[in-house]
Amino acid sequence: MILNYLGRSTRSSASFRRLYLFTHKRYRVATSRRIQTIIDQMAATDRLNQTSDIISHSMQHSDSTTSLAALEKPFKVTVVGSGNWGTTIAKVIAENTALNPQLFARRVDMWVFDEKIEGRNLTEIINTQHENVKYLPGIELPENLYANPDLLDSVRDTDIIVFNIPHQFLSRIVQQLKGHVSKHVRAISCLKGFEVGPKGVQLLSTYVTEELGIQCGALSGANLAPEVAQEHWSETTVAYHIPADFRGEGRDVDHKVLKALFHRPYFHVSVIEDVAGISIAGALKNVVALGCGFVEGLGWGNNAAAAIQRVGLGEIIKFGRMFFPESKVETYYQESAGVADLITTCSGGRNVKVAKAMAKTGKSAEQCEKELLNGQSAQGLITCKEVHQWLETVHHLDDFPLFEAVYQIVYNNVPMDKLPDMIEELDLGLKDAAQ
Ligand SMILES: NC(=O)C1=CN([C@@H]2O[C@H](COP(=O)(O)OP(=O)(O)OC[C@H]3O[C@@H](n4cnc5c(N)ncnc54)[C@H](O)[C@@H]3O)[C@@H](O)[C@H]2O)C=CC1
Ligand SMILES: O=C(CO)COP(=O)(O)O
Repeated sequence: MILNYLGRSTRSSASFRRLYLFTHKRYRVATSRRIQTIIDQMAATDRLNQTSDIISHSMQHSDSTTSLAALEKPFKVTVVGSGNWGTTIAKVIAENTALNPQLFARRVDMWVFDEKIEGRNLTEIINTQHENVKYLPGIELPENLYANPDLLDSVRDTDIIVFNIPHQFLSRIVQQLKGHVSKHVRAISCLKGFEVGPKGVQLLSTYVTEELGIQCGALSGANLAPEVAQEHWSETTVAYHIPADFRGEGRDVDHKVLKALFHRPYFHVSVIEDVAGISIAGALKNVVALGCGFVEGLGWGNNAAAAIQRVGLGEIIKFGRMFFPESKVETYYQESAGVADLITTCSGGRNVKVAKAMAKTGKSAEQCEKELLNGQSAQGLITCKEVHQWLETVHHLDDFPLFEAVYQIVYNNVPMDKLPDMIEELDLGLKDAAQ
């Protein structure tokens, strides 16, 4: 049945989806690697409906060696970063480049901030054991994923850079890349945070574009890395503006190429234009998650956590409308990068974990992060400070009482049980913000 289906490439996406669901369910237990391969090919075939004829052709025949007239050369992809999410996204990408050799170069370089693990370099461990034993233990990585300790070598001749590091390290890395990246390179930022500096509050994608002179979009969603790495189904949002110097289909990155790069049967991608909306939501939900962790750690239960999320969503939308008017309100509730990410992070993310531990033990944020996360980062701790700095500069602290309360708890030891009062005292103006 599956083979018959594969022979008929003109079927609609809808019927493919029904068949895919049926076969995936029915054969899940009994499937061997062969069947899994076929299912992956079917998923690749699904993308045919969303790509141009030429690119579709390449993906349909992803295991053939036929070259394509319009695709000058396959896109080379580099992932900059190898933490919990960095390694997970590199796995997703390497699976897709192996499936689509006409569209993408098979080898994916992943830049690793190298470190010693029991006397061995982490890069060497990844390249021989195909596992990131420190940041993504227990997950087998594709063999075409190459851990590279040399940042400049990792981006040599690359076409697409996927940034995926804790955001506090971005500026240092971007400064090292300056002068080594062609203006035709395209980028996607998977980071969640802001750049706050002399230019005010900036999206990280804007920072990359301004510093490196390359077009940069974003990927953000309800994506706890361990779940994606285990191939449990989730959704995500990719946002990208086609630049003015777009070189044409088959020669440059567009929405179809990005979908082919990130979409997997277990990782469903929606591609939109609203880079600002998904980036703001991704950055600020980490601050809200800290608030959630505090009330959970205090033992106040689900009602309190829901209240924090409600207020938090309002402040996220208000922040977007006030400082990034190009962002769209519907992104916050329609896309995975919006309220879905807020919910998943507040349920099981690292920020909530650290904040809960702060409430339960009375230890500092820094200490809890160090003890619980084994080198990973709770990005809300830095983001709440950056947001405070920015709001203080523009005299808007009073408009964002939850963000400010989280900052005061983390950095000035304000008691957590004061949170409800700190939020209640001020009029949020949510009705205005949502209109
Ligand atoms: N982990 C997750 O579930 C998700 C994370 N994100 C976002 O993705 C971004 C990256 O997060 P993760 O990959 O989880 O990182 P992580 O939190 O696992 O951080 C560890 C990484 O930071 C690197 N690092 C440590 N010191 C460094 C330095 N001085 N310079 C450069 N790198 C250094 C480590 O080598 C390691 O690769 C963050 O902005 C995060 O908010 C987004 C979605 C899901
Ligand atoms: O961004 C995330 C989920 O989408 C991960 O959140 P944490 O960094 O809090 O684990």
